[in-house]
Formats: sequence, C-alpha cells, structure tokens
Amino acid sequence: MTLKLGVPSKGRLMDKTFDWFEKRGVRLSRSGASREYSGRVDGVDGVSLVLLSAGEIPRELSAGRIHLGVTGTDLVHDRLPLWEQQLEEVAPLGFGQADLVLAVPRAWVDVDTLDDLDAAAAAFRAVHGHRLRIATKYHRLVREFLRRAGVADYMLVDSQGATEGTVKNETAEAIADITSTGETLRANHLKLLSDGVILRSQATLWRSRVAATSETQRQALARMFEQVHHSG
Ligand SMILES: Nc1ncnc2c1ncn2[C@@H]1O[C@H](COP(=O)(O)OP(=O)(O)OP(=O)(O)O)[C@@H](O)[C@H]1O
Ligand SMILES: O=P(O)(O)OC[C@H]1O[C@H](OP(=O)(O)OP(=O)(O)O)[C@H](O)[C@@H]1O
Repeated sequence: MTLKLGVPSKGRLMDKTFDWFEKRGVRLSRSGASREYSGRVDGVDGVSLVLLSAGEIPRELSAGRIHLGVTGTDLVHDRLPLWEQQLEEVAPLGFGQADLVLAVPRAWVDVDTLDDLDAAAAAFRAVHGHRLRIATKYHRLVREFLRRAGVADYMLVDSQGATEGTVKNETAEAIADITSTGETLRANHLKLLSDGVILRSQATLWRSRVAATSETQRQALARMFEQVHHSG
C-alpha cells in the first residue's frame, strides 16, 4: 500500500500546491483528462496522489483515509474541534493567505466593533422580532469567536458560497467569510469590524496522526519529509 497525499482538486490552491512540491523535487500531476480526479507522484517512491475538495481534506485526514494533506488552516480549525489530537502541522506553505472576518453593511455607521455589533443585535431583535442573521460556512469558528466576545443575540445562516451576496439578497444582515484583498467585501458594500478578524489562514501541509501506517508507508513518509524539508 502506498502513502496517500490529498491535494485540492482545482483552482489556485491546486496549482500552487503543485508548484510548491515541484520546487522540492516532487512532481504532482493529474493523470488523464483535467476532470478526472486521479493523479500521479514522481520524484518520491511509494506515494499516491488523491485529488479532493479542499473542504473535505480535514475529514479525510481525521478519518485516516489519507496520510498527508494540503488545505487551509481555516478549514482544519473549523471542521475538526480537536484537530491537534488528530493532525500534525508539517509546514505552512506560504500561499492561500486569507483572513476569516466578520463584516457588516458599510451603511451601519454606528457599528465598528464587536461591542457595537452586540448593541445593534439587541436593537435589531427588538425592532424585527427575530435575531440578526450572520451568513457563513465557518459555523464552529464563528460561534466560538462570538461566544468569547460576549455576542449572543444572533443566528447563523448557512452559506456555502457567494456569502457576501446574502446581505444584498436580504437573507442575512452580516457575514463571516474569508477575505484576501478586501475586493469582494468592498464590492458588496460591506466593512470589516475593527476587532473582527476571527482567524488568519494559509495553505498548510498536514499529517494525519491517526492513519494506520505500515512499515512501507513509514519509509515513504520519511522519504517525503526528507524531500520537502531539505530542498526547495
Ligand atoms: N481569495 C482567497 N485568497 C487566498 N486564499 C483563499 C481565498 N479564498 C479562499 N481561500 C482559501 O482557499 C481554501 C479553499 O477555499 P474554499 O473552501 O473556498 O474552496 P473551494 O475553492 O470552494 O473548494 P471546494 O468547494 O472544492 O472545497 C481555504 O483554506 C481558504 O482559506
Ligand atoms: O478579498 P478578496 O480578494 O476579494 O477574496 C475573497 C473572496 O475569495 C473567496 O471566494 P472565491 O473566489 O474562492 O469563491 P467562492 O465564493 O466560491 O469561495 C472568498 O470566499 C471571498 O468571496
């Protein structure tokens, strides 16, 4: 059995991950057509490539179905409450930098901090009869952050994409999502709260602490670590 390396199957994260390994003498490639989710690994023996959704990589690592995986810190911290017990951080990869932030409509001139949001949330409930809605796909991290900040009068609305659009579409009053350049927030008339950074994330190489590892796989892992730590 080979050692399994899980890598995002599309987009910037896939391209940059391929580049990162290539610089270290490990060549990852898709086999077959661009829509086929299988691939190959050259430059280190005994390793196979598994192409997966970035959002599923934390679960695959924690279930031990892959030994190594590349995905953002944000997705690991959100999906795996006890991530430190299940995963080891091997190396931050220096790309995919983005901040998970809490943002509100720019028109809310009185709301710039979490305390302001807390006050606005209470007022909102009194006026509208329901709690202020925050759209996000990062449920665990947002709940935890707001609990620590003492904000309680809100409800989460699940949004798996185009989250910044939910305010304009009137399905939420605020959002918590990833921002990099800030372009998407600006284009959607949203502003970041001054103390609203929930997590700073970047693409990271993780090792599963729970995946069963045979002697052959252990040797492949040692070769892989040798390669990524000593070249590039
Ligand atoms: N604008 C951005 N700049 C840099 N990194 C980003 C940006 N947007 C998202 N990321 C990071 O990329 C990773 C994957 O993001 P996301 O969950 O949006 O994946 P996706 O492309 O929707 O893939 P999938 O739907 O297959 O899971 C996350 O760790 C996230 O922090
Ligand atoms: O601050 P910015 O540089 O504008 O980047 C932020 C945007 O990038 C990501 O979306 P992506 O393009 O990955 O699409 P998605 O909404 O489908 O996740 C993220 O969800 C934000 O919407």
